[in-house]
Amino acid sequence: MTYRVFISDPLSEDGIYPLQEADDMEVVQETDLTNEQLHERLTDYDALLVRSQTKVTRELIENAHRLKVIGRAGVGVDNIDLEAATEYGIMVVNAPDGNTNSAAEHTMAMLASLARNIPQADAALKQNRWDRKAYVGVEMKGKTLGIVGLGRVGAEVAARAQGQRMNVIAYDPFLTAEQADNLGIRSGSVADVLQAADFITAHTPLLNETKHIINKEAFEQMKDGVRIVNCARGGIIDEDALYEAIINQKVAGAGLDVFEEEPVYDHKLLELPEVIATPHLGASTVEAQRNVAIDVSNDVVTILRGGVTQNAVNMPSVPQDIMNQIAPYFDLAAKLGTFLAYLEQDAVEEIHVYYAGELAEMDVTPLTRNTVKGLLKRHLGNRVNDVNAAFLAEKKGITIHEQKTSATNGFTDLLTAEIKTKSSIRQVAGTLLRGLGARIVKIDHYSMDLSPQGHMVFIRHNDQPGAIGRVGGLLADNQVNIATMQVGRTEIGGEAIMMLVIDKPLKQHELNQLKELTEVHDATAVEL
Ligand SMILES: NC(=O)C1=CN([C@@H]2O[C@H](COP(=O)(O)OP(=O)(O)OC[C@H]3O[C@@H](n4cnc5c(N)ncnc54)[C@H](O)[C@@H]3O)[C@@H](O)[C@H]2O)C=CC1
Ligand SMILES: O=C(O)CCC(=O)C(=O)O
Repeated sequence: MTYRVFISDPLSEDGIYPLQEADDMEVVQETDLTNEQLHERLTDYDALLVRSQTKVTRELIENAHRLKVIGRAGVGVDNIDLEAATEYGIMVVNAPDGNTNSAAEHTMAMLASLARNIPQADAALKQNRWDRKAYVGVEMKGKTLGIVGLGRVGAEVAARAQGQRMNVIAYDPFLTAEQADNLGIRSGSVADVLQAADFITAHTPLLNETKHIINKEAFEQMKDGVRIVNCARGGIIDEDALYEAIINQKVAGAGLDVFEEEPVYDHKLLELPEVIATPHLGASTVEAQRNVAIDVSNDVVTILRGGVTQNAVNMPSVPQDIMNQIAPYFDLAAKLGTFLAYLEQDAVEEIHVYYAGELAEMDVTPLTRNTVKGLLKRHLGNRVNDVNAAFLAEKKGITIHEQKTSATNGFTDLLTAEIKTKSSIRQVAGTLLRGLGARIVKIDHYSMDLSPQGHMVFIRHNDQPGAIGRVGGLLADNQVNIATMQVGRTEIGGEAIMMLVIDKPLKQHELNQLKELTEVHDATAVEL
């Protein structure tokens, strides 16, 4: 099988070699396409690789019927409609680590340039102005750097600022006092950071909560003469409020690599001498571009070949060692979900997946997702996959519950899937038996021992002499061979079940005949 990969932004030639060297990948790179051209091209590709220029819109995604993965060579995925990608089952991967150093170094360059007016002095000198008085700067040593967002880049900036003998105070919702102590920095609220800092730098993603986090009210809390840097995302700083704060001399300088709308031309901030700016160059180094292209190319190859990656943005990621441990249960989990979809005709309102034994010690999120995928697959077919299973379940009003229990029923591990509808609760449990592989060991409250595969018939009937024979006879009359049969009952003469594995799928009229037998309450054909 050959996978087709389209690259629509300039990516490091060196970095895409994992794709170019792979025998099963056909790579096409065309940049600067119009939206219409990109729409046309993408109908026939399995993967799309972008930097930040290409806007991967819902419309683009809806038309790209073959697309399975979108790779972003960089961190921010705000140029990709994640909701649409998830809805259409397209995995989005980014390269979160490859450009961290470059972004941190760019931030430090901005801070130093702001402190010493280097771009302004350089420009003046090139206009034959030897002006030493106009460009007196400030030292960074002993000043306080306030960092909003102490993730990968923020933390690297903190370490470098300490090298400049700066004091660092940071706010990040995940930063504990203990972590701050270990890093030798102070942690505080956003207000603490704004009030204490001589220099402020933002390193958050652009989210609802971070949009305009540095706004008019924020500027009012800052020290007079503060210098501010944004090498993260345009929109974190309210540009109008920054303009006013510079005009009012509250802010002595701003270093901007990113803007609310990019690219920028004739922006009012760029007319101010206090502002220094670069055209989104934070990640523009040979090293960063090579790193992110390699990372994202490797991930795209892995995903197209059916593997897993840590860098999926629209799917929870699970460490590789845990993934290896739970991998044998993947198929079983999906089969249990599908089995339940056959068992119950009413709309499912809740699905519960219970884990017992050694499984209960692990991160089983992917197994729960696979169970939900199996449940939905019967009715949604290939539209459902690992990426969109939870999303589609939510759309259908199904709530997903994952629980760990100690009830192994004597098995090393037990995986139980249960669905609730308005009128009933149905349950099926499975395990992996050494040497035998996956087994279904319980259906509702009946014990079983069944390999979850092939053509099956699940029958609920009266426990009475002749019932089994009549079912067998009817199938024989229709030339349907029974491979295995298991029966279970709660009490002698009460309700009982038969689970048959047959050699070919049951036709509808054969199923109807089974249902018409007086001893049979209900019969369901199951295809796993
Ligand atoms: N200019 C450029 O070329 C580059 C820009 N970036 C951008 O820099 C930013 C940071 O990147 P990374 O450090 O890799 O991301 P990251 O995900 O490692 O760190 C982001 C941090 O922001 C924190 N955060 C979220 N909401 C917050 C809030 N309301 N207040 C304070 N902190 C909050 C998160 O907890 C997280 O620790 C991203 O926006 C990324 O897109 C990254 C690389 C290059
Ligand atoms: O691809 C680029 O140059 C932009 C990098 C960036 O902004 C990011 O990784 O978030």
